[in-house]
Amino acid sequence: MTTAVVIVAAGQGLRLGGPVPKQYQTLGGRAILARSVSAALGARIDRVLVAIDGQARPLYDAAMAGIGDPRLAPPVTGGASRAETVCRALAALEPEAPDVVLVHDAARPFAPPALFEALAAECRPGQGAIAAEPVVDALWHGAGGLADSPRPRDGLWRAQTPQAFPFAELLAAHRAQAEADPPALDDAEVARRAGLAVRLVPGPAENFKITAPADMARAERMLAGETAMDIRMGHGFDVHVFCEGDHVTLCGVRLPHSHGLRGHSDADVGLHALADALYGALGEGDIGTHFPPSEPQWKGAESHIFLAHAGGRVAARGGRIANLDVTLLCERPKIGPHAAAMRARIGEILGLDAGRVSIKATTMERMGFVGREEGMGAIATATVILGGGA
Ligand SMILES: Nc1ccn([C@@H]2O[C@H](COP(=O)(O)OP(=O)(O)OP(=O)(O)O)[C@@H](O)[C@H]2O)c(=O)n1
Ligand SMILES: C[C@](O)(CO)[C@H](O)COP(=O)(O)O
Repeated sequence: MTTAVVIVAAGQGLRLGGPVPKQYQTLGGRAILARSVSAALGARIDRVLVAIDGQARPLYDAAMAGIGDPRLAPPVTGGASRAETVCRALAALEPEAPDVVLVHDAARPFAPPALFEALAAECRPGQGAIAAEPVVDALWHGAGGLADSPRPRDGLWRAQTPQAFPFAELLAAHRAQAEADPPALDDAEVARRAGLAVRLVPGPAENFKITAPADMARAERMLAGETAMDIRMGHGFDVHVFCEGDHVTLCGVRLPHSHGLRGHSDADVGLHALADALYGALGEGDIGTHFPPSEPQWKGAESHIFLAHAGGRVAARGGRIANLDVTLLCERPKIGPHAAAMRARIGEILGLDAGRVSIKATTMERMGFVGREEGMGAIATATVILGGGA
């Protein structure tokens, strides 16, 4: 199956305003049109063709300067309405006659490449598919700035692009409706008028159309969030040796046991590994860096102090913890019955939803120091988000 994408970019962008039409304005340092074209080229597509206003050729050339993909065809000139622009672009593709064509607004720079592929896969003779969002708000008809009467929203969808169709059928439909007045708003309307079925495929909210100044501001915020968000991973590992005693403290929970765990503090291997994972994510050393074993005041200390300190460092860096994952290594005691209490306790220490904490355990199949019950260990990972509105 061969697939082409038509990107309609012949509009004037009057509602947005600005010195040049919106598709040539920059978002995060790149022309909106370049972003839309790159989204299409990111998909498994054979050809991408952009329809522009003939007067805008220098703006087009400047916007496409960094894109050297051979699948990008020279641009064609669009028309006075969106429908006319699509029709002209389809006519230009007629010699190579792809099986499927997707029409996409230049003004939607955040369409995921996978969406192009998902829509193309829904096309078959007599059927196309469009990206769309179900309407979730109450709908009102208004007049003179006053709400007049509510409208049912059941079954209503807001159309996005891309919109995908069997190429020959969409071209024939557009040609048959070339004189339609008013012209169709989108290709789904053209296709439905011609009797094609149109599947509705959910598109993401981020795939919004830049129409008014508020949309431009929203797009800038989205890009700022993406570039500034700093996602960190850290891991921690700890072991302690068993000694005489009648309990162990694991992940902040005291469990009766035939032995205790020896350590400078309360020897909670789970919390130690977790604290080290958090320090690791921040690049701030480990527990020993912050609580040196040489300092007597930490002797016998309860380990929630260490974990709370590590959590405090995340907050001090303006970050937040996305999730924590601990695996305890021991033959005994059984951890499963206590995992929920451990998750709750860690959540309490860090002010974190227990749903972001995972506790697992494994034996070592009687091998090694854990298998011989000489001691136990813990491995932990932490994901921390710094910046990007963390
Ligand atoms: N004659 C036209 C009109 C619109 N479009 C394209 O269709 C898409 C969606 O249209 P819209 O958001 O309405 O863009 P404009 O027509 O440029 O905006 P405005 O109505 O504010 O002038 C845009 O990528 C636009 O460039 C087009 O190719 N040819
Ligand atoms: C095709 C479209 O993007 C679907 O939502 C939309 O109809 C185009 O915008 P316009 O303002 O109607 O030109």
